[in-house]
Amino acid sequence: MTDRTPKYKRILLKLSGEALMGGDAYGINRQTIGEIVQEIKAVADLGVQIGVVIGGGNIFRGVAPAATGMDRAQADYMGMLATVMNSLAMQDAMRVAGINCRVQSALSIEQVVEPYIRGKAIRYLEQGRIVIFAAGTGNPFFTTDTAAALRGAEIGAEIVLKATKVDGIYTADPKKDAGATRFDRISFDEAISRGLGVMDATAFALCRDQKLPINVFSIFKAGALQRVVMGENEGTLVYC
Ligand SMILES: Nc1ncnc2c1ncn2[C@@H]1O[C@H](COP(=O)(O)OP(=O)(O)OP(=O)(O)O)[C@@H](O)[C@H]1O
Ligand SMILES: O=c1ccn([C@@H]2O[C@H](COP(=O)(O)O)[C@@H](O)[C@H]2O)c(=O)[nH]1
Repeated sequence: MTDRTPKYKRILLKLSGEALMGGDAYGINRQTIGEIVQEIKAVADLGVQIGVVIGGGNIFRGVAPAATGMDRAQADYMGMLATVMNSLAMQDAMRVAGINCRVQSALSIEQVVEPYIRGKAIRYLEQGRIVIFAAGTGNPFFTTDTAAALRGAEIGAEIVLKATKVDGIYTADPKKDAGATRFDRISFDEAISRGLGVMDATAFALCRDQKLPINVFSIFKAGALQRVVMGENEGTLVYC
């Protein structure tokens, strides 16, 4: 009989905001978000506790061309608000799929989402609810990758799973360099020293310091999330 015991009991899933666009040029594609939710549901059904951080690149980034000339901190707050919109969209898609989900925000928007309270988030996870951490770290000049590392460490996740548009970490950006090759595994030190652009150095460094491994994989590859959670070789593992 096949062993269906997941390798990880608690994970932090970082979802690329841009992945929510599907084939669109901007925003949230309802069918795509529904498909992503089904991938998450398959893992939740295994009893895995799931914290989620969603990026905002499908709506706004503080460093995007659209923010040129803006005060950087102001633009970054707009980016954080974009992640709140994505989080609300994801919560609603989860509701449709019958998943019990809570959103907690690092910025106070009390009429819309509850504030981030670590103990409460952990309690929700223990109760089998998915918790979406919105508004990144709540601070400008950071990214949602760093928020994923931070929340992952705070909730005691065993791994950060970075679900993105590419199927792992390459020697160079595979969207720009057709000759780039993929790593099965790479150490934090090597990922940082090579300056690999798939994730920012702050996120890599925080995970390294907290001995929190990262697995980068494609959210568009059916079953990939579940394979990572089962401990199978999928995407790229970043290890200490
Ligand atoms: N060495 C590399 N290996 C893999 N991907 C890379 C590399 N360098 C740059 N990239 C790019 O990094 C992107 C992954 O980052 P992702 O889109 O998840 O970014 P993000 O800023 O976290 O997203 P968002 O803002 O949309 O949430 C890939 O789409 C890929 O093109
Ligand atoms: O802690 C954070 C997280 C995010 N931001 C801003 O939001 C956008 C979108 O996040 P991505 O990680 O790029 O998807 C980001 O460009 C920042 O402008 C932030 O300021 N602090």
